[in-house]
Amino acid sequence: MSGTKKKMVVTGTEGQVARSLLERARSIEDLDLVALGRPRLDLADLSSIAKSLISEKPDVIVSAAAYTSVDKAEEDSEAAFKVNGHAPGEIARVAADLNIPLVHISTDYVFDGGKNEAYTEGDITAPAGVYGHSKLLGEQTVREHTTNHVILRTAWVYSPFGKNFLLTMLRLAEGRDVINVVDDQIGNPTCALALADGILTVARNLISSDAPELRGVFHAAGSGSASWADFAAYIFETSRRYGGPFAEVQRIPTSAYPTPARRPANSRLDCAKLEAAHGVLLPFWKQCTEMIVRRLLVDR
Ligand SMILES: NC(=O)C1=CN([C@@H]2O[C@H](COP(=O)(O)OP(=O)(O)OC[C@H]3O[C@@H](n4cnc5c(N)ncnc54)[C@H](OP(=O)(O)O)[C@@H]3O)[C@@H](O)[C@H]2O)C=CC1
Ligand SMILES: Cc1cn([C@H]2C[C@H](O)[C@@H](COP(=O)(O)OP(=O)(O)O[C@H]3O[C@@H](C)C(=O)[C@@H](O)[C@H]3O)O2)c(=O)[nH]c1=O
Ligand SMILES: [Mg+2]
Repeated sequence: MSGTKKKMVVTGTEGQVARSLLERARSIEDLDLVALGRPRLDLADLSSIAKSLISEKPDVIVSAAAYTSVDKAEEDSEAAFKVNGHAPGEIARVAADLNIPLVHISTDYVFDGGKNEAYTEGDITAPAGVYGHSKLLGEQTVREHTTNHVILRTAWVYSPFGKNFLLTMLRLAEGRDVINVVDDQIGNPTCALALADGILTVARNLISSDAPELRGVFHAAGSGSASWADFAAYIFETSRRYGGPFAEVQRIPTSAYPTPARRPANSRLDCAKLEAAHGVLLPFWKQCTEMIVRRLLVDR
């Protein structure tokens, strides 16, 4: 990125990805990052979107805020579709009007999980639940409004911030010796801080170049795959090593852990396209898990 300082706006202020971007962007001198959330920007109020975004005069927008409660979305589908489906279209319309690129964050839950290998960007989407459906609509409304976009599908995001599986496991382990965790859903645990580095690279690439091959949908998840039980077991292995809470993981099938939303059995993402086009490859999940657990327990 050359010339003057650029300004990035990310939607949401307290989200894992927004907070990770804020942390990572601090060390980038030619980039200012502003996080825009409620009440100024409320994705459930489409009329608040253009006003608040335009007033920031951004050079690039990262659309990270979303309705992320997968189970709650099943009974609250109107809100989920508005926030995850229609609001991204409005953000994309603004980006098109301002003639700036948009990086929109989507999810592995757009897939039904029936494939035996990792999903590529060209694979057919067929969400299993309302959250996935609403996020898929968001991909479509983004595409409808601007070609100058990157849709980044990520997965199983964890970080030291907010609500996520890693923090839930550490909390549960404070009060239990054994925790039941499903072992027949596999995916790619993704560290939000590493994802933030990837988003920053992608955004800078889009600002610097009009090349069409940099645009479109890309998968962006941590390297290596795991079941939720594998992930939990490694969280506890690491936490125990650093003197933190740990529990024994009892591996169970999904049928023994009923939830309102069905989740994909396999949602592994093939991320080769992102590496080829943008030079972004996210680190191995175990390496990042260890880094986050260490940060929570040792470096605080
Ligand atoms: N978490 C995960 O495991 C995964 C997430 N994703 C996608 O990645 C993106 C980032 O996720 P993550 O950072 O984990 O999300 P979080 O759940 O940590 O944060 C969601 C953010 O969205 C904001 N938000 C929710 N509703 C509204 C609204 N009506 N108006 C404005 N802001 C709103 C929240 O605001 P507030 O702080 O005020 O509540 C919060 O800042 C999302 O698009 C998500 O769909 C994809 C795959 C996996
Ligand atoms: C807390 C807990 C969960 N589980 C199971 C339930 C579920 O199948 C799986 C993960 O549970 P969670 O509710 O933490 O995760 P979930 O809400 O499904 O996470 C998803 O969030 C959205 C936003 C995404 O986009 C996805 O990529 C994915 O990260 O683990 C257990 O087996 N034991 C437990 O004690
Ligand atoms: Mg966020």
